[in-house]
Amino acid sequence: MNVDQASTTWSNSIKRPLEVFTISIYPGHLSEDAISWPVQATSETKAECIVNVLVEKLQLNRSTGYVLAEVRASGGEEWILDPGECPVQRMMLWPRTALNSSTRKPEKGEKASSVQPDPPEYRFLLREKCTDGSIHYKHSSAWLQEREERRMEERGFLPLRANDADDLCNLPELGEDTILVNLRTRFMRCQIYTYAGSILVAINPFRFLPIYNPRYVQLYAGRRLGELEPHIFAVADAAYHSMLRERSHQCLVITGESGSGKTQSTNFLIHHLTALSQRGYTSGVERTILGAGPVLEAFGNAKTAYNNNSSRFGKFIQVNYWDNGTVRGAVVEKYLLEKSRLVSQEKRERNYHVFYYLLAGMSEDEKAALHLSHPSAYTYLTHKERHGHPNVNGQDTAEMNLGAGDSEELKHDYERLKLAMEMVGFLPETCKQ
Ligand SMILES: Nc1ncnc2c1ncn2[C@@H]1O[C@H](COP(=O)(O)OP(=O)(O)OP(=O)(O)O)[C@@H](O)[C@H]1O
Repeated sequence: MNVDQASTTWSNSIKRPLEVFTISIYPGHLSEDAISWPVQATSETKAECIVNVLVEKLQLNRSTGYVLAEVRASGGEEWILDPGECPVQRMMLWPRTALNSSTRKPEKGEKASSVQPDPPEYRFLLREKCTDGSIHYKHSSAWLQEREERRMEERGFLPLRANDADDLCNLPELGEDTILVNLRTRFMRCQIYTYAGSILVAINPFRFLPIYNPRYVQLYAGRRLGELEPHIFAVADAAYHSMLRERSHQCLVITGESGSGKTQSTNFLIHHLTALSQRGYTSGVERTILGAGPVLEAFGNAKTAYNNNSSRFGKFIQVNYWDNGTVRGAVVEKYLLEKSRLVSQEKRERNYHVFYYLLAGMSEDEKAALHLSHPSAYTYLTHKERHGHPNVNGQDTAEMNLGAGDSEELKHDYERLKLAMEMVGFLPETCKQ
């Protein structure tokens, strides 16, 4: 069987009816009765349909326009969905844990309002559209409160906090001790960003902070660096406006040790850079960059001792703009892939994700169609010790250095990869299901 035959058999053998998901939608202040409402949808149900169902369910004013907003990872940045977009397709790009918590069905006899008392990090919101087409945001955040407190301090209404300079250059004494104490004090108050002149120091919080949503995009738009609390959006904004003002290229360098948050910071920067010119709406460019992420990750990321999803290559991302400041496109160049990982990995580390997607994520039918064999047949994945002896854990999943629950996650990640490949045009429509 040649490759074409194999891929046809593969796509034919995996066609199945569309799966029905229950998505929880958070109506916020639009409904006082429920924190979230479950809505059934397939991968082809459009955002417009879901909005109509909710307007009906919540008996909302039909003369007002409504839209769905998607809140994504680490910080709650929001993207407004076009009416024709399919929320389930976007949801499939979420991590598996987020998917489980957002699609849980209410138990028998359980009220919709009692499902998910705490909104998860990834979710869909129902938003009201104002008559001028802008979106009505209404939520308070602890971080804004923090800013208010700071203003009060500056005006002398509250005592000044010791060891707190939002720019390290303003520390009365500059030394390793004072810098670390200052960064730690701020970090303990969830202020993960601190300036050192025009450099931004970011400390990975390893948890959700609600400081990346559109309120913050708006808050930092057009403000001078240092005018507000340090933030990655402020740096992106300064670069964007310098580009427009000076008509010259701008460059942002992100550096840090493995697991420090470089990839995450890059995503926030791109989010802000595209949001500035797209006014918060999902754009083709944002969708393509978003779709390219899982594909690049599959082939260039691996589990290491420091980071379960470590990028083992360098990335140069170029965002191009038209003269009027709207995004024209983006180019991603990759370099310095850690090639040695293909043939040998340290203990408790893995080869590139894509191999595990194929062997642990694919169904038996798909594996048979692609002539994939048992993991033990692949020396580069079986994590033999340097001298060729099998690792102490023995067979099967341990052979591939997989832990409990990893197989489920890999199945999800494999589906996510297929969807992302389709989004960026690598996969024919027939391989979708
Ligand atoms: N600002 C943030 N808010 C919340 N969580 C974050 C933030 N930055 C990073 N993280 C968490 O830290 C993890 C590691 O971050 P990331 O993958 O960006 O590190 P990295 O520096 O790119 O690592 P590597 O060099 O190994 O690729 C992420 O999966 C995410 O969970």
